[in-house]
Amino acid sequence: MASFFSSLFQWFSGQVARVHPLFFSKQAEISVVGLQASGKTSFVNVIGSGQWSEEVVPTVAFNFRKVHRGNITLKIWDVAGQPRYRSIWERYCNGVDAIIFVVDSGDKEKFDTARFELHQLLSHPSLSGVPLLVLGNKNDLEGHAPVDELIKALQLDKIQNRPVSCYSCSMKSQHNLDIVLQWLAGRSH
Ligand SMILES: Nc1nc2c(ncn2[C@@H]2O[C@H](COP(=O)(O)OP(=O)(O)OP(=O)(O)O)[C@@H](O)[C@H]2O)c(=O)[nH]1
Ligand SMILES: [Mg+2]
Repeated sequence: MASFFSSLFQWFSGQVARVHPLFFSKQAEISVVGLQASGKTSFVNVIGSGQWSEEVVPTVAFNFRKVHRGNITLKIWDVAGQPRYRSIWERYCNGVDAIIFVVDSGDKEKFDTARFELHQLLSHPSLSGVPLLVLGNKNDLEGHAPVDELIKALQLDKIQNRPVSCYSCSMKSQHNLDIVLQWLAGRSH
């Protein structure tokens, strides 16, 4: 009898999934922050439409974009990184399922500023517990910092009370984009 109900349920689930794919859909709201020209908008363009371009206009304030990947909908706040916009990062990170902090791993002179801005952002009590993914972008560039160097430079080991991950990647070559998407899928609900 139990197996009859179990196969009935399986059949029913299959029908619902076929008729209404959105029935099983999940979503995650994420905020993408980091210094200017680190590759935040490129990241959103590449995961949103596979579109890579050398010519991206610097973001003014923010862009909002919905991206569908399989049965997951990502609601993405792509926030501007120029100094005058950094004070608004907190507002866009408040209440999201994950914060993505993008770093240009080829531009080591900016690591100190990136570390300062990241720790400043995470010090807001409103953001405590929000999972963090640091992306060392532009790993196609010669001499880029690998993950262990980035972890050290950004003092990621000092971040407490939240899950922290750090991946090296490239929007240009799309290297490691698959594990970034996997990480995001893990934050969806
Ligand atoms: N070589 C290389 N260049 C990249 C990569 N990702 C982005 N870029 C380039 O870096 C520049 C800045 O990229 P954006 O995506 O506009 O950077 P952003 O972080 O959105 O900048 P703001 O909006 O000003 O905060 C562009 O010229 C991109 O083509 C990458 O993986 N490799
Ligand atoms: Mg941008």
